[in-house]
Amino acid sequence: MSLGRRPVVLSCGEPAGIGPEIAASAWAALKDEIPLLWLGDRRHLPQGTAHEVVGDASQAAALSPRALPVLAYDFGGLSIPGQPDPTHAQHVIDVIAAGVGLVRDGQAAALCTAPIHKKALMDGADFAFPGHTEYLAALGGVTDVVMMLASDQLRVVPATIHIALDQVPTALTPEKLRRTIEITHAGLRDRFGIAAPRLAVAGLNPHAGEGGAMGRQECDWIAPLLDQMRSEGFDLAGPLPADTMFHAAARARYDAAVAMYHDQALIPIKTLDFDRGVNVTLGLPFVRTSPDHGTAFDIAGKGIANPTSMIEAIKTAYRMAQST
Ligand SMILES: NC(=O)c1ccc[n+]([C@@H]2O[C@H](COP(=O)([O-])OP(=O)(O)OC[C@H]3O[C@@H](n4cnc5c(N)ncnc54)[C@H](O)[C@@H]3O)[C@@H](O)[C@H]2O)c1
Ligand SMILES: N[C@H](C(=O)O)[C@H](O)COP(=O)(O)O
Repeated sequence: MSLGRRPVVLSCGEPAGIGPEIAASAWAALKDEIPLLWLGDRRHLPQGTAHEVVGDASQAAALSPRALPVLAYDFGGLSIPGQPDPTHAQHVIDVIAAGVGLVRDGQAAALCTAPIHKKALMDGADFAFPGHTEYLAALGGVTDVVMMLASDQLRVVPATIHIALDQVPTALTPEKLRRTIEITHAGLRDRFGIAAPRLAVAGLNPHAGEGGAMGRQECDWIAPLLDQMRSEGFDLAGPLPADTMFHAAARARYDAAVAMYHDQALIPIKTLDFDRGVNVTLGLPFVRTSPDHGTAFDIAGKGIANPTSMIEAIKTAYRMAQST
């Protein structure tokens, strides 16, 4: 089968969240454009969703214009919006692994994951990972991956991801920052078609340390590392004060911003472009994207969830898969 006819696999995510409804809406928006294959318990789709169960991924492309193709899993019961069921947790995890399997063995083009509720998976199934990103790295057999959130207005990458703030200064090492920059640079070049990526790197401390007056990491090793990497040919600005590197004129000077921790990176993009942001994992041996929002328990099941980020995530996954 040509790559163009292989589907993008959609993992169901947390059934008590908005994942199933935004998958159904995304299918309605994209059915004539991109073949999809939804993995999950069909009882968790919104009532009235046009869908058909398929036996394998090869049936998805022909069916997709008429109905959402479903590779069916039995989670054991219905789902109540906003109330994650602990007995569903292991199924949610298994569906993600199954989606990875389909992409890795060539039956699907890419994986787009609907949001999971991390704590529900930890409580219900002892999930050992703080997010998809780390789980997918383990499934992909790689140690270093990068979580990029991307939209037309901004791309951001946190060097440390799902860890408590008080662990950041210890987890943030020259090796980690170097690998983050290297993977981001390669991802922009190979997956986003940017021949000579320009990166802006934030400092860790207020005012990027203010010459050592407000923290020493910038003088002690971040600036020397960036100097070294510039001498190796990377186009890097920084370390920059994080508070002034996200306004419009500053954003025009780089292709991606490398931040030091989760919220330093994600607050600007979710503020600027919550509806259209896409989460992309770089450094995996397969393509994976996701919407930039979470399970939204407060609105689940009400039919008001905005599917735009999911639609953008599917389009991005499909486009990235064509470029490999
Ligand atoms: N890719 C993922 O798996 C992913 C991403 C982000 C958050 N999460 C998880 O989701 C859970 C809830 O996180 P949160 O409450 O911080 O963020 P959230 O994105 O779920 O919700 C934040 C606010 O935005 C609203 N919102 C979110 N998506 C929306 C949409 N498509 N349309 C309209 N409104 C929307 C919600 O109703 C809520 O008011 C957490 O467990 C978190 O870890 C998962
Ligand atoms: N850190 C992401 C965010 O806040 O949007 C989100 O939790 C998703 O992470 P994973 O893709 O690793 O689940």
